[in-house]
Amino acid sequence: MFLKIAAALIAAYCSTFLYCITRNFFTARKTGFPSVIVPWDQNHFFWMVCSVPLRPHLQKWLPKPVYDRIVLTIYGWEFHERMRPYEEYFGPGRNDKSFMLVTCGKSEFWTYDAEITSEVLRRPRDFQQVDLTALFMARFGHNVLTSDGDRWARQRKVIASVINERISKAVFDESIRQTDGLLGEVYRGALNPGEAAESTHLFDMIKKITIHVLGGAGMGASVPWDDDVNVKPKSGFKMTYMEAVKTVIHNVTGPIILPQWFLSNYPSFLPGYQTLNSLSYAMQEFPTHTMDMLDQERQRSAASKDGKARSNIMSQLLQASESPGVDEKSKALSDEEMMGNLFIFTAAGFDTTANTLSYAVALLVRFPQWQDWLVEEIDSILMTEVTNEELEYTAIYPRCIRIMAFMMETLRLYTPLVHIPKQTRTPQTIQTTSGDYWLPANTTLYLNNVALGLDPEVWRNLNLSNEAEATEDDELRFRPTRWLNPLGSAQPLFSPPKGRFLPWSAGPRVCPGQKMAQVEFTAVILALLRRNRIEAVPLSGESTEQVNSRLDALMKDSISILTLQMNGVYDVDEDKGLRLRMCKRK
Ligand code: HEM
Repeated sequence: MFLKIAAALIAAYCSTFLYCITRNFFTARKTGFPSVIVPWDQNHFFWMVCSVPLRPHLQKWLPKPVYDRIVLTIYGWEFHERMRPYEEYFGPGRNDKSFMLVTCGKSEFWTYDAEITSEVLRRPRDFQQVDLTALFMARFGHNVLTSDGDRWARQRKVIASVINERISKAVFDESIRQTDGLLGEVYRGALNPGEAAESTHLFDMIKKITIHVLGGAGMGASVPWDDDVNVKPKSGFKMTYMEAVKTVIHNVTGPIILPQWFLSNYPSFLPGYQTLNSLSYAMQEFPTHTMDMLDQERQRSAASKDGKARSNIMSQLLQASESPGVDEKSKALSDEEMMGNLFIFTAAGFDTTANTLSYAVALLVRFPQWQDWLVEEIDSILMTEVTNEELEYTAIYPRCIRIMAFMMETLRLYTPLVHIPKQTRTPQTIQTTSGDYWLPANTTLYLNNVALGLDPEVWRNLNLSNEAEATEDDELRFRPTRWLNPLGSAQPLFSPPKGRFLPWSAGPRVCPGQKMAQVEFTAVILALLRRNRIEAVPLSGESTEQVNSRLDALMKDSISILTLQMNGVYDVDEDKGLRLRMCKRK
């Protein structure tokens, strides 16, 4: 009897899979796009949690044709597989840039077709945020990233008015100040003053710069570099504001979805207790700290003679959402939205910017010739002997063209968000020059940022200074000069055609922090290279070629958690990780 019931349950379970894959197969045929069949449920909770760490093992154990299909259901496959699925599954000469993934789970659509990406991003009401975004990112309240429709439009109006040039200047100044702090800490580790210094913690320090910049320019809570070890929590608190932020952000991709009662009561003898216990305090204290800071900001602005808000995101947000206006109701943010948005600025701006800077540093040491190229520009801009503190944003930032080319090239090959996910709630039609396509309701769309960055139609041999350098795989090379238009062009930097380069997304929901990230990147690279060189320390007996292979392997061994990041560079023991050397160049 028991066996019969078990067999019936298994049969019922399998027939659901069979039903889903058959339904998805016929729906995919109606869309007009080619399809790839993978008889697997990519949305199964267990698979979503385990598949990413298991990926290298599955690659080793499974027969290649099986792995090649199943990998398409593993989060972040785009970075590892690059163009392979597009080249392999649709036959030579087809040039298909989109496909339906037919699985036993939800209907999925993947694309790097520029006409489709720009159409999808142009219509945020038809192609909405995926449910998972709210699950992880709305923990402290709904915000601009997790909302759709009118609620999103209202919040976006406030956010757009807040991130302005005053914020950019504050970001520039804070980034220079924090990078000086980093240099001070690195050189304090030198055996003799003025000599080269080595560290395996440079990447952690970069993260620290990013979080401190968000604290200073974002929340008006400027923290001197060394203060995180000196400052104690306020009375009644277990953590400082910065500690609470760091803890929450560190857990934003996983345990943050656990309910507070579970975090508070997690038994101390079980593994993971330390992490969950400090997350529990951080989850309680982050909103209280933020409310305190908001109150202080309100008092400051009430006391200020000219009524002007200070130059940080919190004060600007407060002013924009609370200033009386004709249209007050539609303009104001609720308290919940204010908290949610203050959180999302940190969550969205931290990992993305920190990882972009970390790849940039790895690329600087992998390709010293590009370091020389950047230094040439920096020296030509900063000819006079001013201190880093005196560097002036408005005079310097617009002239850092090579640094911006360097950032764009870093983002082209190591985009923090490997895809932009959207979903349809009702059936949608997409019109393109090659015909109309139809997508059913409840389809998840993935706009493939990795494939967009490697599309040979756009990037191969772009802006070569010497035609003889042309190669058949130029798009795979790190070559920042591809971003520099020929001398005499109207714009110094290449502007990619619509829908073809989306590290910051595009359309009405384009990242509002783009300029902030660009300014921070520029200031950090400027302050780092102005008087210093960075290089990788060879292991004993290692040749330059071997060091380069090690660096290539490190960047290849990336993993997409919240955003794309190199494995084994953060929080490493002193004898592990990537040892870097800084030396004074003047
Ligand atoms: C290199 C750095 C960054 C990259 C690559 C990046 C990328 C992106 C992308 C792709 C989106 C769209 C996500 C989606 O539609 O699901 C986005 C949205 C957003 N980003 Fe960024 N971002 C960066 C830095 C920042 C910074 C510094 C901030 C603010 C401090 C920020 C705040 C936001 C916000 C609030 C949204 C939601 C916008 C909306 O939905 O209307 N980002 N970002």
